[in-house]
Amino acid sequence: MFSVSCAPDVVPVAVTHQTTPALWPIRALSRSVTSRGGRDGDVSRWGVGKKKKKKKKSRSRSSSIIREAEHNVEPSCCSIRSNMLSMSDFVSGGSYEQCRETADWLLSNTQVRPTVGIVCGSGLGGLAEMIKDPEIFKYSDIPNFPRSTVHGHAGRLVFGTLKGKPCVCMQGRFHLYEGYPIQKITLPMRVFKLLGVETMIMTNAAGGLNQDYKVGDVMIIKDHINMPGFAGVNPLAGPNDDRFGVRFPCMSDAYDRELRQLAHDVASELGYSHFLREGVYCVLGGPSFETIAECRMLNRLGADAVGMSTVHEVIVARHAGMRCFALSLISNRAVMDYDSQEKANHEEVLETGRQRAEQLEKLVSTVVSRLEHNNNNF
Ligand SMILES: O=P(O)(O)O[C@H]1O[C@H](CO)[C@@H](O)[C@H]1O
Ligand SMILES: Nc1nc2[nH]cnc2c(=O)[nH]1
Repeated sequence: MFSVSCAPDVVPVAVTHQTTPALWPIRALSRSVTSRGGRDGDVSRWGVGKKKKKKKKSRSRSSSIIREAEHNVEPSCCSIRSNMLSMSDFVSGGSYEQCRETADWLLSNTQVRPTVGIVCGSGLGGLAEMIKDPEIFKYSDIPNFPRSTVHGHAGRLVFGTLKGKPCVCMQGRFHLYEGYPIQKITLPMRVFKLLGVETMIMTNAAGGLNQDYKVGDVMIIKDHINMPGFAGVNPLAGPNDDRFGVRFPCMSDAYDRELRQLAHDVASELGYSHFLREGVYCVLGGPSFETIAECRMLNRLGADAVGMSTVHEVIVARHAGMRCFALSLISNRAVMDYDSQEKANHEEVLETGRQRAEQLEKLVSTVVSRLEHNNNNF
């Protein structure tokens, strides 16, 4: 049977790899200072006093915050005033100009002209290793790209061919809980569109809410519940740029019906049907896992699996007219029983990914190979 116990060689989560949301404003502040020429930059827009004496005091305070942030240490000051950042610091990312700049930079650094985009979920980065003649870019080297801060997300963009199909693969994605603005999280989708990508394939690790699901099952996402969206947290909020898509995009066809059928056919041929499911994915903000009451509620609302990603990417990709296909690996069972001793944890999530990786990679790569075959139909 499928076992999810942690292997002895599981690497513990490195605390320094993680950026707490609390630290994000400090990093943004650090970037603001750098982009304005460091200590001599114009700090008036952070709301500090205009008088020279006060300015000096604020500057040195800011510098000390930055120094501490750069060393990944909690700042000694207890609060960072929100008025130290402008609105543009919070909503920046995903503008046409930024995406164009990033796409042009990539196009001038690779010969690959991808038509397929892939996003690897937690612990599922092995998919990128299947890419032939890879050309790899670290996120930190790509203009306007955020950085991966989550263990199990390598933070590399891989160009090459998968089963002869030119593709670009995100080996690591961005999540709301990392502290990035939602437009920044989804910036790669718009960049992919500008690169020429037509089909997006997303994978993720998710908790199984459906009581029939087992750890190790793979769920084709047929629909989603955008829980943050209910509170207005939507990557398309803000001015609409018609160059990407319409103001009110339809989401009832978010997950391409033909690609879902193709995946069922491929899974059947590969003998994977016994662990293939199809269901509804619910996104939450994270990073805390769900309480028992929350899991029960989500299950009653019609969600089969719960996670912290994918939906924002799908919304932006659909807005830009790309077809979407998404898979959830059920990495753990959502706890619904107050007597249960089970506890969701990220190591279990990564371990399940390791155990199902080979089959998931085979499923995705075969679907990609058939895209070519079915190209005329799409
Ligand atoms: O959705 P992906 O990126 O696969 O990651 C999932 O796994 C992490 C929790 O273990 C969360 O980030 C959740 O969203
Ligand atoms: N929110 C959430 N995300 C996950 N990612 C992997 N497992 C889970 C889970 O149980 N809950």
